[in-house]
Amino acid sequence: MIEIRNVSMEFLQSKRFKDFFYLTKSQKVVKSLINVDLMIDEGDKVAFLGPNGAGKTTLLKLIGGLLYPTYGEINVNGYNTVHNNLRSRKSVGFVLNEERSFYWRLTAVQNLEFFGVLDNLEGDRLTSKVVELIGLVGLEGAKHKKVATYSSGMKQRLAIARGLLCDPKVLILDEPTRTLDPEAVIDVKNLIMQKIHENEKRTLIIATHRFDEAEELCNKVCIIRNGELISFKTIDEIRSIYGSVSQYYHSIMERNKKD
Ligand SMILES: Nc1ncnc2c1ncn2[C@@H]1O[C@H](COP(=O)(O)OP(=O)(O)OP(=O)(O)O)[C@@H](O)[C@H]1O
Repeated sequence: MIEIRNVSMEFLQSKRFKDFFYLTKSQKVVKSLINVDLMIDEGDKVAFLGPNGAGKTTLLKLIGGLLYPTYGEINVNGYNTVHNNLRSRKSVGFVLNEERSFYWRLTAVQNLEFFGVLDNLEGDRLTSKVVELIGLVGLEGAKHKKVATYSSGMKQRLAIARGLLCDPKVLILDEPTRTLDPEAVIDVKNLIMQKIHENEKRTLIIATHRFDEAEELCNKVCIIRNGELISFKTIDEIRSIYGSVSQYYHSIMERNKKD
């Protein structure tokens, strides 16, 4: 269970402007999230949809304990992400859309071993976990190749394997198919559907711009706009009221434009 209670997130951004003859530096407050309230149940598969800059990644990072909220609180499986940060982070696996976070001169196995040690795995447990995950994401044939030689799709598979190293109760994926070609998109989607959905108790949270991804991979959808959570519905409700996720999204965005 993930409880997000009245969460707001503000960033300070430096701003330089020319004031007649002087270059002045000031700071402005960017409100990335405003009073977000949300409950995510164990086993839920939730998609965060919203335009660029809406606050989706910020919310993922707050749930994962990588950022602390400016106001409000978040509890992941009963652990507060600020006061019990280590414990709350232990139950969360993160798949960021950051290919650069791997060591390119190391192989897939070496990368997973390195990150596994950071997750407190060692010895036989680490070795068997790495073998299991390499198999799960279908990288056996390339496991001893340097990551530098990997395609974007293979790196994304490896990123999913890394996110699963600590056997997390909650798996967070930030735009898992953003940089992939159409075939790799299908591959990664299938991987998430077949392998990750197998564990019914695992909660999945995906930030995405793809309606098909939300519809096929998730049972609930949140729409975030300008830092506010403007709608949260189950896929069944969406299908019966709007027909599809795409129609739901456009209808909610249109209604909120008018407000
Ligand atoms: N570290 C930061 N410092 C300052 N501002 C930030 C920081 N991180 C995010 N923001 C700002 O917060 C807002 C929300 O950003 P966020 O990345 O969460 O949006 P997003 O919905 O994930 O966008 P996208 O779909 O483009 O990935 C943006 O205005 C962004 O500039």
